[in-house]
Amino acid sequence: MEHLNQFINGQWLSGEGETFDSIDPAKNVSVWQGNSAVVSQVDKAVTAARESQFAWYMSGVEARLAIIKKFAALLEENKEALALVIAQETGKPLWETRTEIAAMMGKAAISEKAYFERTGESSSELPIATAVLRHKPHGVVAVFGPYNFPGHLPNGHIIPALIAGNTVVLKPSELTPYTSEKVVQLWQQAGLPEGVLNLVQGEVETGKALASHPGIDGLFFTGSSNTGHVLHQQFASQPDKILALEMGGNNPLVVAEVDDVDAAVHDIVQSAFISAGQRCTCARRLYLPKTDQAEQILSRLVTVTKAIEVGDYDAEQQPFIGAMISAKAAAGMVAAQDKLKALGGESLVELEQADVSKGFVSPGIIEVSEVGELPDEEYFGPLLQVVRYDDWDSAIAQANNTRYGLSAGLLSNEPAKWENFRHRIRAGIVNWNRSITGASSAAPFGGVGASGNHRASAKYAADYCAYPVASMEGETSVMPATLSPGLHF
Ligand SMILES: NC(=O)C1=CN([C@@H]2O[C@H](COP(=O)(O)OP(=O)(O)OC[C@H]3O[C@@H](n4cnc5c(N)ncnc54)[C@H](O)[C@@H]3O)[C@@H](O)[C@H]2O)C=CC1
Ligand SMILES: O=C(O)CCC(=O)N[C@@H](CCC(=O)O)C(=O)O
Repeated sequence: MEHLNQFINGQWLSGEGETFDSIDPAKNVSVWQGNSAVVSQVDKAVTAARESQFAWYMSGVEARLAIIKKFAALLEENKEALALVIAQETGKPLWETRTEIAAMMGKAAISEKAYFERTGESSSELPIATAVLRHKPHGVVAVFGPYNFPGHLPNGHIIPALIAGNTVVLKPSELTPYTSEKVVQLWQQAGLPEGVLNLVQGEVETGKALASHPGIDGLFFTGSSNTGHVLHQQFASQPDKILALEMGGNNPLVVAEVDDVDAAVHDIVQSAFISAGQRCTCARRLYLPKTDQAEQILSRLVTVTKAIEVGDYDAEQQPFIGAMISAKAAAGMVAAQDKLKALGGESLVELEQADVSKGFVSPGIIEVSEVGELPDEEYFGPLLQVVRYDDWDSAIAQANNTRYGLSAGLLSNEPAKWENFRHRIRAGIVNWNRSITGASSAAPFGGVGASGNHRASAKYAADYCAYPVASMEGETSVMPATLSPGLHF
Protein backbone atom coordinates (compact mmCIF):
# COMPACT_ATOMS: atom_id res chain seq x y z
CA MET A 1 0.00 0.00 0.00
CA GLU A 2 1.21 3.51 -0.80
CA HIS A 3 2.51 5.23 2.30
CA LEU A 4 1.53 8.87 2.70
CA ASN A 5 4.74 10.00 4.32
CA GLN A 6 5.24 13.57 3.07
CA PHE A 7 3.35 16.42 4.68
CA ILE A 8 3.13 19.35 2.27
CA ASN A 9 0.78 22.29 2.68
CA GLY A 10 -1.35 20.39 5.19
CA GLN A 11 -1.74 17.29 2.98
CA TRP A 12 -0.25 13.83 3.47
CA LEU A 13 1.21 12.59 0.17
CA SER A 14 3.42 9.72 -0.88
CA GLY A 15 6.95 10.42 -2.06
CA GLU A 16 7.64 10.17 -5.77
CA GLY A 17 11.24 9.02 -5.43
CA GLU A 18 13.06 5.87 -4.34
CA THR A 19 11.69 3.54 -1.68
CA PHE A 20 13.51 3.41 1.62
CA ASP A 21 12.94 1.58 4.90
CA SER A 22 13.42 2.25 8.57
CA ILE A 23 14.96 -0.84 10.11
CA ASP A 24 14.56 -1.78 13.76
CA PRO A 25 18.23 -2.41 14.60
CA ALA A 26 17.42 -4.62 17.59
CA LYS A 27 15.18 -7.04 15.71
CA ASN A 28 16.41 -6.53 12.13
CA VAL A 29 12.92 -5.95 10.73
CA SER A 30 11.50 -3.07 8.74
CA VAL A 31 9.18 -0.88 10.85
CA TRP A 32 8.43 1.71 8.19
CA GLN A 33 8.64 1.98 4.42
CA GLY A 34 8.03 4.95 2.17
CA ASN A 35 9.32 6.85 -0.83
CA SER A 36 11.65 9.82 -0.91
CA ALA A 37 10.39 13.27 -1.82
CA VAL A 38 11.68 14.38 -5.23
CA VAL A 39 12.89 17.87 -6.14
CA SER A 40 9.43 19.05 -7.27
CA GLN A 41 7.91 17.95 -3.94
CA VAL A 42 10.60 19.76 -1.97
CA ASP A 43 9.80 22.80 -4.08
CA LYS A 44 6.10 22.53 -3.23
CA ALA A 45 6.94 22.28 0.46
CA VAL A 46 9.09 25.44 0.32
CA THR A 47 6.38 27.27 -1.64
CA ALA A 48 3.74 26.25 0.90
CA ALA A 49 5.96 27.45 3.72
CA ARG A 50 6.50 30.77 1.95
CA GLU A 51 2.81 31.31 1.25
CA SER A 52 1.78 30.67 4.85
CA GLN A 53 4.62 32.57 6.53
CA PHE A 54 3.32 36.13 6.75
CA ALA A 55 -0.09 35.09 8.08
CA TRP A 56 1.62 32.86 10.66
CA TYR A 57 3.83 35.73 11.79
CA MET A 58 0.94 38.18 11.85
CA SER A 59 -1.20 35.80 13.92
CA GLY A 60 0.90 37.01 16.87
CA VAL A 61 3.09 35.27 19.38
CA GLU A 62 0.24 34.42 21.78
CA ALA A 63 -1.69 32.59 19.05
CA ARG A 64 1.45 30.76 17.99
CA LEU A 65 2.22 29.79 21.56
CA ALA A 66 -1.30 28.44 22.05
CA ILE A 67 -0.69 25.90 19.26
CA ILE A 68 2.75 25.03 20.60
CA LYS A 69 1.26 24.39 24.06
CA LYS A 70 -1.40 22.18 22.47
CA PHE A 71 1.37 20.23 20.75
CA ALA A 72 3.16 19.76 24.09
CA ALA A 73 -0.09 18.50 25.64
CA LEU A 74 -0.51 16.03 22.76
CA LEU A 75 3.03 14.78 23.35
CA GLU A 76 2.03 14.09 26.95
CA GLU A 77 -1.09 12.18 25.82
CA ASN A 78 0.86 10.15 23.26
CA LYS A 79 4.12 9.73 25.10
CA GLU A 80 4.08 5.95 25.46
CA ALA A 81 3.24 5.33 21.81
CA LEU A 82 5.88 7.80 20.65
CA ALA A 83 8.52 6.44 23.03
CA LEU A 84 7.95 3.02 21.47
CA VAL A 85 8.31 4.35 17.92
CA ILE A 86 11.63 6.03 18.79
CA ALA A 87 12.82 2.85 20.50
CA GLN A 88 11.89 0.72 17.47
CA GLU A 89 13.70 3.01 15.06
CA THR A 90 16.81 3.75 17.09
CA GLY A 91 17.19 0.71 19.35
CA LYS A 92 17.38 2.97 22.43
CA PRO A 93 15.75 1.44 25.53
CA LEU A 94 12.28 2.64 26.46
CA TRP A 95 13.47 4.20 29.72
CA GLU A 96 15.61 6.49 27.62
CA THR A 97 13.17 7.27 24.83
CA ARG A 98 10.68 8.32 27.53
CA THR A 99 13.22 10.91 28.67
CA GLU A 100 13.48 12.08 25.07
CA ILE A 101 9.73 12.76 24.97
CA ALA A 102 10.00 14.58 28.31
CA ALA A 103 12.71 16.81 26.82
CA MET A 104 10.45 17.51 23.83
CA MET A 105 7.61 18.56 26.11
CA GLY A 106 9.90 20.74 28.22
CA LYS A 107 11.12 22.52 25.09
CA ALA A 108 7.85 24.45 24.72
CA ALA A 109 8.07 26.37 28.02
CA ILE A 110 11.85 26.81 27.81
CA SER A 111 11.65 28.21 24.28
CA GLU A 112 8.80 30.55 25.22
CA LYS A 113 10.87 32.00 28.06
CA ALA A 114 13.96 32.23 25.83
CA TYR A 115 12.00 33.97 23.08
CA PHE A 116 10.99 36.79 25.41
CA GLU A 117 14.35 36.97 27.19
CA ARG A 118 16.57 36.82 24.11
CA THR A 119 14.42 38.36 21.40
CA GLY A 120 11.76 40.31 23.19
CA GLU A 121 10.79 43.93 22.67
CA SER A 122 12.27 46.88 24.53
CA SER A 123 12.28 50.64 24.21
CA SER A 124 13.96 53.70 25.67
CA GLU A 125 13.24 57.40 25.42
CA LEU A 126 15.86 59.53 23.66
CA PRO A 127 15.69 63.36 23.34
CA ILE A 128 14.75 63.08 19.67
CA ALA A 129 12.74 59.84 19.47
CA THR A 130 11.75 56.59 21.12
CA ALA A 131 14.32 53.88 20.39
CA VAL A 132 12.58 50.53 20.00
CA LEU A 133 14.11 47.08 19.58
CA ARG A 134 11.99 44.33 18.09
CA HIS A 135 12.72 40.99 16.43
CA LYS A 136 11.35 39.47 13.27
CA PRO A 137 11.43 35.94 11.87
CA HIS A 138 13.72 35.10 8.95
CA GLY A 139 10.89 33.58 6.92
CA VAL A 140 11.14 30.00 5.66
CA VAL A 141 13.67 27.80 7.41
CA ALA A 142 14.81 24.25 6.66
CA VAL A 143 15.44 21.97 9.64
CA PHE A 144 17.72 18.93 9.34
CA GLY A 145 17.80 16.33 12.10
CA PRO A 146 20.13 13.49 13.10
CA TYR A 147 19.09 9.96 13.99
CA ASN A 148 20.27 9.78 17.59
CA PHE A 149 17.51 11.99 19.03
CA PRO A 150 15.00 11.91 16.17
CA GLY A 151 12.32 13.64 18.23
CA HIS A 152 14.17 15.99 20.57
CA LEU A 153 16.83 17.50 18.29
CA PRO A 154 14.67 18.57 15.31
CA ASN A 155 12.15 19.76 17.93
CA GLY A 156 14.90 21.96 19.40
CA HIS A 157 14.96 23.92 16.14
CA ILE A 158 11.28 23.66 15.18
CA ILE A 159 9.69 25.03 18.36
CA PRO A 160 11.83 28.19 18.63
CA ALA A 161 11.50 28.74 14.87
CA LEU A 162 7.71 28.57 15.03
CA ILE A 163 7.47 30.74 18.14
CA ALA A 164 9.46 33.44 16.36
CA GLY A 165 7.06 33.32 13.40
CA ASN A 166 9.05 31.35 10.85
CA THR A 167 7.57 28.54 8.80
CA VAL A 168 9.48 25.29 8.50
CA VAL A 169 10.37 22.52 6.08
CA LEU A 170 11.66 19.54 8.06
CA LYS A 171 13.98 16.93 6.56
CA PRO A 172 14.63 14.27 9.19
CA SER A 173 17.31 11.61 9.10
CA GLU A 174 16.48 8.89 6.59
CA LEU A 175 17.21 6.40 9.39
CA THR A 176 14.35 7.72 11.52
CA PRO A 177 11.41 8.72 9.27
CA TYR A 178 8.78 6.99 11.40
CA THR A 179 9.37 9.27 14.41
CA SER A 180 9.02 12.43 12.34
CA GLU A 181 5.84 11.21 10.73
CA LYS A 182 4.29 10.59 14.15
CA VAL A 183 5.49 13.93 15.52
CA VAL A 184 4.17 15.87 12.53
CA GLN A 185 0.79 14.14 12.92
CA LEU A 186 0.67 15.64 16.42
CA TRP A 187 1.47 19.10 15.06
CA GLN A 188 -1.38 18.72 12.60
CA GLN A 189 -3.69 17.65 15.44
CA ALA A 190 -2.56 20.67 17.45
CA GLY A 191 -4.08 22.88 14.75
CA LEU A 192 -1.01 24.24 12.98
CA PRO A 193 -2.24 26.08 9.86
CA GLU A 194 -1.52 24.53 6.46
CA GLY A 195 1.99 25.10 5.16
CA VAL A 196 3.46 26.26 8.49
CA LEU A 197 5.30 22.97 9.05
CA ASN A 198 6.06 20.73 6.10
CA LEU A 199 7.77 17.35 6.19
CA VAL A 200 9.91 16.06 3.35
CA GLN A 201 11.23 12.57 3.91
CA GLY A 202 14.05 10.99 1.97
CA GLU A 203 17.68 10.18 1.63
CA VAL A 204 20.60 12.46 0.82
CA GLU A 205 19.14 13.63 -2.51
CA THR A 206 16.08 15.02 -0.72
CA GLY A 207 18.39 16.78 1.72
CA LYS A 208 20.42 18.28 -1.10
CA ALA A 209 17.28 19.51 -2.86
CA LEU A 210 16.13 21.28 0.29
CA ALA A 211 19.51 22.71 1.33
CA SER A 212 20.08 24.14 -2.16
CA HIS A 213 16.55 25.49 -2.62
CA PRO A 214 16.75 29.23 -3.36
CA GLY A 215 13.47 29.81 -1.50
CA ILE A 216 14.75 29.10 2.00
CA ASP A 217 15.90 31.94 4.24
CA GLY A 218 17.87 29.74 6.60
CA LEU A 219 18.91 26.25 7.52
CA PHE A 220 19.16 24.80 11.04
CA PHE A 221 21.20 21.62 11.07
CA THR A 222 22.06 19.04 13.70
CA GLY A 223 24.19 16.21 12.41
CA SER A 224 27.68 15.12 11.52
CA SER A 225 30.59 17.49 11.10
CA ASN A 226 31.16 16.23 7.54
CA THR A 227 27.65 17.13 6.38
CA GLY A 228 27.75 20.39 8.32
CA HIS A 229 30.96 21.39 6.53
CA VAL A 230 29.41 20.58 3.13
CA LEU A 231 26.46 22.81 4.00
CA HIS A 232 28.76 25.58 5.20
CA GLN A 233 30.58 25.57 1.86
CA GLN A 234 27.26 25.58 0.04
CA PHE A 235 26.14 28.64 1.99
CA ALA A 236 29.49 30.41 1.60
CA SER A 237 28.28 32.86 -1.01
CA GLN A 238 24.88 33.43 0.59
CA PRO A 239 25.39 35.87 3.45
CA ASP A 240 21.69 36.68 3.33
CA LYS A 241 20.81 33.25 4.74
CA ILE A 242 21.13 32.16 8.33
CA LEU A 243 22.92 28.87 8.89
CA ALA A 244 23.03 27.22 12.32
CA LEU A 245 25.23 24.12 12.57
CA GLU A 246 25.27 21.78 15.56
CA MET A 247 27.84 19.08 14.83
CA GLY A 248 29.86 16.33 16.44
CA GLY A 249 32.79 16.26 18.84
CA ASN A 250 35.84 14.29 19.95
CA ASN A 251 35.25 15.12 23.57
CA PRO A 252 37.85 14.79 26.35
CA LEU A 253 37.25 13.90 29.99
CA VAL A 254 40.21 14.63 32.25
CA VAL A 255 40.61 12.92 35.63
CA ALA A 256 42.77 14.22 38.47
CA GLU A 257 42.59 13.28 42.18
CA VAL A 258 38.96 12.57 43.18
CA ASP A 259 37.20 12.00 46.50
CA ASP A 260 35.04 9.08 45.51
CA VAL A 261 36.29 6.52 43.00
CA ASP A 262 32.89 4.97 42.31
CA ALA A 263 31.22 8.36 41.79
CA ALA A 264 33.95 9.25 39.29
CA VAL A 265 33.52 5.92 37.50
CA HIS A 266 29.78 6.56 37.33
CA ASP A 267 30.39 9.95 35.69
CA ILE A 268 32.76 8.32 33.19
CA VAL A 269 30.25 5.60 32.30
CA GLN A 270 27.40 8.10 31.88
CA SER A 271 29.66 10.28 29.75
CA ALA A 272 31.02 7.55 27.48
CA PHE A 273 28.35 4.91 27.12
CA ILE A 274 24.86 6.36 27.51
CA SER A 275 22.78 5.95 24.33
CA ALA A 276 25.38 3.38 23.22
CA GLY A 277 27.83 6.26 22.85
CA GLN A 278 25.59 7.94 20.27
CA ARG A 279 25.43 11.41 21.79
CA CYS A 280 27.40 14.24 20.32
CA THR A 281 28.46 15.15 23.86
CA CYS A 282 29.78 11.67 24.76
CA ALA A 283 33.30 11.38 26.14
CA ARG A 284 35.55 9.78 23.54
CA ARG A 285 38.93 10.29 25.25
CA LEU A 286 39.67 9.74 28.95
CA TYR A 287 42.85 11.26 30.39
CA LEU A 288 44.17 9.58 33.54
CA PRO A 289 47.20 10.58 35.64
CA LYS A 290 49.89 8.00 36.38
CA THR A 291 48.82 7.56 40.03
CA ASP A 292 47.66 4.69 42.22
CA GLN A 293 44.19 6.20 42.48
CA ALA A 294 43.90 6.43 38.69
CA GLU A 295 44.78 2.71 38.51
CA GLN A 296 41.90 2.03 40.91
CA ILE A 297 39.57 4.17 38.80
CA LEU A 298 40.54 2.31 35.64
CA SER A 299 40.19 -1.07 37.27
CA ARG A 300 36.69 -0.19 38.57
CA LEU A 301 35.79 1.28 35.18
CA VAL A 302 36.79 -1.97 33.44
CA THR A 303 34.73 -4.03 35.91
CA VAL A 304 31.65 -1.79 35.70
CA THR A 305 31.87 -1.57 31.90
CA LYS A 306 32.01 -5.36 31.54
CA ALA A 307 28.83 -5.55 33.65
CA ILE A 308 26.85 -2.97 31.63
CA GLU A 309 23.62 -4.52 30.43
CA VAL A 310 23.02 -4.26 26.70
CA GLY A 311 19.66 -5.48 25.46
CA ASP A 312 16.33 -5.05 23.73
CA TYR A 313 14.60 -1.70 24.05
CA ASP A 314 11.41 -3.40 25.23
CA ALA A 315 12.98 -5.89 27.67
CA GLU A 316 11.07 -6.06 30.92
CA GLN A 317 14.27 -5.57 32.88
CA GLN A 318 15.55 -2.55 31.02
CA PRO A 319 19.20 -2.57 29.87
CA PHE A 320 21.46 0.48 30.24
CA ILE A 321 21.99 0.56 26.49
CA GLY A 322 20.17 -0.87 23.51
CA ALA A 323 21.21 -1.48 19.93
CA MET A 324 23.08 1.18 17.96
CA ILE A 325 21.18 2.79 15.10
CA SER A 326 22.09 0.03 12.61
CA ALA A 327 24.09 -3.13 12.13
CA LYS A 328 26.31 -1.06 9.80
CA ALA A 329 27.02 1.54 12.50
CA ALA A 330 27.86 -1.28 14.93
CA ALA A 331 30.26 -2.82 12.41
CA GLY A 332 31.78 0.67 11.99
CA MET A 333 32.63 0.71 15.68
CA VAL A 334 34.33 -2.69 15.43
CA ALA A 335 36.33 -1.29 12.50
CA ALA A 336 37.24 1.82 14.53
CA GLN A 337 38.52 -0.38 17.35
CA ASP A 338 40.54 -2.47 14.86
CA LYS A 339 42.05 0.71 13.46
CA LEU A 340 43.11 1.93 16.91
CA LYS A 341 44.59 -1.49 17.68
CA ALA A 342 46.54 -1.43 14.44
CA LEU A 343 47.95 1.96 15.51
CA GLY A 344 49.20 0.46 18.78
CA GLY A 345 46.08 0.59 20.99
CA GLU A 346 45.53 -2.10 23.59
CA SER A 347 42.00 -3.27 24.21
CA LEU A 348 41.07 -3.24 27.92
CA VAL A 349 37.45 -4.18 27.30
CA GLU A 350 36.71 -5.49 23.82
CA LEU A 351 33.82 -3.86 21.94
CA GLU A 352 32.01 -6.76 20.27
CA GLN A 353 29.17 -7.16 17.80
CA ALA A 354 27.93 -10.68 18.47
CA ASP A 355 25.32 -10.72 15.66
CA VAL A 356 26.31 -8.86 12.49
CA SER A 357 22.67 -8.53 11.39
CA LYS A 358 21.84 -6.34 14.41
CA GLY A 359 23.02 -3.10 15.99
CA PHE A 360 24.11 -4.44 19.37
CA VAL A 361 27.65 -3.90 20.55
CA SER A 362 29.12 -4.32 24.01
CA PRO A 363 30.87 -1.15 25.22
CA GLY A 364 34.63 -1.11 24.82
CA ILE A 365 37.66 0.59 26.38
CA ILE A 366 40.96 0.88 24.59
CA GLU A 367 44.24 2.21 25.96
CA VAL A 368 45.86 4.42 23.34
CA SER A 369 48.68 6.04 25.35
CA GLU A 370 51.26 4.47 23.04
CA VAL A 371 49.57 5.62 19.83
CA GLY A 372 51.73 8.39 18.39
CA GLU A 373 49.15 10.18 16.25
CA LEU A 374 45.70 9.55 17.68
CA PRO A 375 43.14 10.07 14.87
CA ASP A 376 41.04 13.14 15.59
CA GLU A 377 37.83 11.32 14.68
CA GLU A 378 34.42 11.17 16.27
CA TYR A 379 33.79 7.45 16.72
CA PHE A 380 30.04 7.70 17.28
CA GLY A 381 29.52 4.67 19.52
CA PRO A 382 30.47 3.13 22.88
CA LEU A 383 34.26 3.03 22.59
CA LEU A 384 36.31 4.97 25.13
CA GLN A 385 39.98 5.74 24.46
CA VAL A 386 42.22 5.96 27.53
CA VAL A 387 45.40 8.04 27.65
CA ARG A 388 47.76 8.30 30.68
CA TYR A 389 49.27 11.72 31.25
CA ASP A 390 52.49 12.74 33.01
CA ASP A 391 51.53 16.20 34.22
CA TRP A 392 48.61 18.61 34.26
CA ASP A 393 49.86 20.82 31.43
CA SER A 394 50.25 17.86 29.10
CA ALA A 395 46.74 16.65 30.04
CA ILE A 396 45.26 20.00 29.02
CA ALA A 397 47.35 20.15 25.85
CA GLN A 398 46.25 16.66 24.81
CA ALA A 399 42.61 17.30 25.71
CA ASN A 400 42.67 20.42 23.53
CA ASN A 401 44.41 18.60 20.70
CA THR A 402 41.31 18.28 18.55
CA ARG A 403 39.73 20.24 15.74
CA TYR A 404 36.38 19.84 17.52
CA GLY A 405 35.21 21.67 20.63
CA LEU A 406 31.82 20.46 21.76
CA SER A 407 32.04 19.15 25.34
CA ALA A 408 34.76 18.53 27.91
CA GLY A 409 34.88 17.56 31.56
CA LEU A 410 37.08 17.47 34.62
CA LEU A 411 36.79 15.02 37.51
CA SER A 412 38.81 16.50 40.37
CA ASN A 413 38.40 17.42 44.02
CA GLU A 414 40.52 20.57 43.65
CA PRO A 415 38.67 23.83 42.93
CA ALA A 416 41.93 25.40 41.72
CA LYS A 417 42.28 22.69 39.07
CA TRP A 418 38.72 23.39 37.92
CA GLU A 419 39.46 27.13 37.68
CA ASN A 420 42.52 26.37 35.61
CA PHE A 421 40.73 23.80 33.46
CA ARG A 422 37.71 25.91 32.63
CA HIS A 423 39.92 28.81 31.50
CA ARG A 424 42.17 26.66 29.32
CA ILE A 425 39.89 24.04 27.79
CA ARG A 426 38.30 24.83 24.45
CA ALA A 427 34.70 23.64 24.25
CA GLY A 428 31.15 24.95 24.48
CA ILE A 429 30.03 22.60 27.28
CA VAL A 430 32.55 22.31 30.11
CA ASN A 431 31.59 20.37 33.25
CA TRP A 432 33.18 19.73 36.63
CA ASN A 433 32.50 16.48 38.51
CA ARG A 434 29.43 15.80 36.41
CA SER A 435 28.89 13.67 33.36
CA ILE A 436 29.42 15.56 30.08
CA THR A 437 26.23 14.19 28.53
CA GLY A 438 22.72 15.29 29.46
CA ALA A 439 23.03 19.01 28.74
CA SER A 440 20.17 21.22 29.85
CA SER A 441 17.81 22.73 27.29
CA ALA A 442 17.59 25.78 29.56
CA ALA A 443 21.25 26.64 28.82
CA PRO A 444 22.91 27.44 25.50
CA PHE A 445 24.11 24.31 23.70
CA GLY A 446 26.81 24.44 21.07
CA GLY A 447 30.46 23.94 20.35
CA VAL A 448 33.43 25.69 18.83
CA GLY A 449 35.96 24.51 16.23
CA ALA A 450 34.55 21.84 13.91
CA SER A 451 31.58 21.33 16.26
CA GLY A 452 29.57 24.38 15.28
CA ASN A 453 29.46 27.79 13.64
CA HIS A 454 28.86 29.93 16.74
CA ARG A 455 25.09 29.61 16.60
CA ALA A 456 24.45 27.85 19.88
CA SER A 457 21.14 26.04 20.19
CA ALA A 458 18.82 25.13 23.12
CA LYS A 459 18.20 28.39 25.03
CA TYR A 460 20.08 30.44 22.42
CA ALA A 461 18.13 28.91 19.50
CA ALA A 462 15.92 31.98 19.93
CA ASP A 463 18.85 34.08 18.64
CA TYR A 464 19.15 32.33 15.27
CA CYS A 465 15.37 32.17 14.78
CA ALA A 466 14.89 35.94 14.56
CA TYR A 467 16.76 39.06 13.50
CA PRO A 468 16.78 42.34 15.41
CA VAL A 469 15.04 45.41 14.05
CA ALA A 470 16.01 48.73 15.62
CA SER A 471 13.60 51.63 15.16
CA MET A 472 13.65 55.34 16.03
CA GLU A 473 10.06 56.38 16.40
CA GLY A 474 7.98 59.51 16.86
CA GLU A 475 4.26 59.93 16.31
CA THR A 476 4.77 63.00 14.09
CA SER A 477 7.72 64.63 12.36
CA VAL A 478 9.15 67.53 14.36
CA MET A 479 11.32 70.41 13.29
CA PRO A 480 14.57 70.31 15.28
CA ALA A 481 15.39 73.32 17.41
CA THR A 482 18.75 73.61 15.63
CA LEU A 483 19.21 72.90 11.93
CA SER A 484 22.31 71.21 10.46
CA PRO A 485 24.78 73.64 8.88
CA GLY A 486 23.86 74.58 5.32
CA LEU A 487 20.15 73.88 5.66
CA HIS A 488 17.70 76.80 5.19
CA PHE A 489 13.98 76.63 5.95
N1 LIG B 1 26.03 19.16 18.23
C1 LIG B 1 24.82 18.61 18.32
O1 LIG B 1 23.88 19.24 18.81
C2 LIG B 1 24.59 17.22 17.87
C3 LIG B 1 25.34 16.63 16.87
N2 LIG B 1 25.07 15.35 16.45
C4 LIG B 1 25.94 14.71 15.47
O2 LIG B 1 25.15 14.07 14.48
C5 LIG B 1 25.85 12.95 13.95
C6 LIG B 1 24.90 11.78 13.87
O3 LIG B 1 23.81 12.12 13.07
P1 LIG B 1 23.67 11.71 11.53
O4 LIG B 1 22.23 11.48 11.30
O5 LIG B 1 24.65 10.62 11.21
O6 LIG B 1 24.15 13.01 10.76
P2 LIG B 1 24.23 13.25 9.17
O7 LIG B 1 25.10 14.42 9.00
O8 LIG B 1 24.57 12.01 8.45
O9 LIG B 1 22.74 13.60 8.75
C7 LIG B 1 22.03 14.72 9.27
C8 LIG B 1 20.98 15.15 8.25
O10 LIG B 1 21.60 15.70 7.09
C9 LIG B 1 21.11 15.08 5.90
N3 LIG B 1 22.19 15.09 4.90
C10 LIG B 1 23.25 14.27 4.81
N4 LIG B 1 24.05 14.65 3.79
C11 LIG B 1 23.49 15.76 3.23
C12 LIG B 1 23.85 16.65 2.17
N5 LIG B 1 24.95 16.50 1.44
N6 LIG B 1 23.05 17.72 1.91
C13 LIG B 1 21.94 17.92 2.65
N7 LIG B 1 21.54 17.09 3.64
C14 LIG B 1 22.31 16.04 3.94
C15 LIG B 1 20.72 13.70 6.36
O11 LIG B 1 19.80 13.12 5.46
C16 LIG B 1 20.12 14.01 7.73
O12 LIG B 1 18.79 14.48 7.60
C17 LIG B 1 27.03 12.75 14.88
O13 LIG B 1 28.18 13.22 14.24
C18 LIG B 1 26.70 13.60 16.08
O14 LIG B 1 27.82 14.05 16.78
C19 LIG B 1 24.03 14.65 16.99
C20 LIG B 1 23.28 15.19 17.98
C21 LIG B 1 23.51 16.50 18.54
O1 LIG C 1 19.16 21.04 22.70
C1 LIG C 1 18.86 20.90 23.89
O2 LIG C 1 17.72 21.06 24.31
C2 LIG C 1 19.92 20.50 24.87
C3 LIG C 1 20.93 19.66 24.26
C4 LIG C 1 20.74 18.22 24.55
O3 LIG C 1 19.66 17.72 24.76
N1 LIG C 1 21.82 17.51 24.55
C5 LIG C 1 21.84 16.13 24.84
C6 LIG C 1 21.82 15.30 23.61
C7 LIG C 1 22.52 15.84 22.41
C8 LIG C 1 23.31 14.77 21.71
O4 LIG C 1 24.38 14.44 22.23
O5 LIG C 1 22.89 14.22 20.71
C9 LIG C 1 23.04 15.81 25.67
O6 LIG C 1 23.82 16.72 25.93
O7 LIG C 1 23.17 14.70 26.12
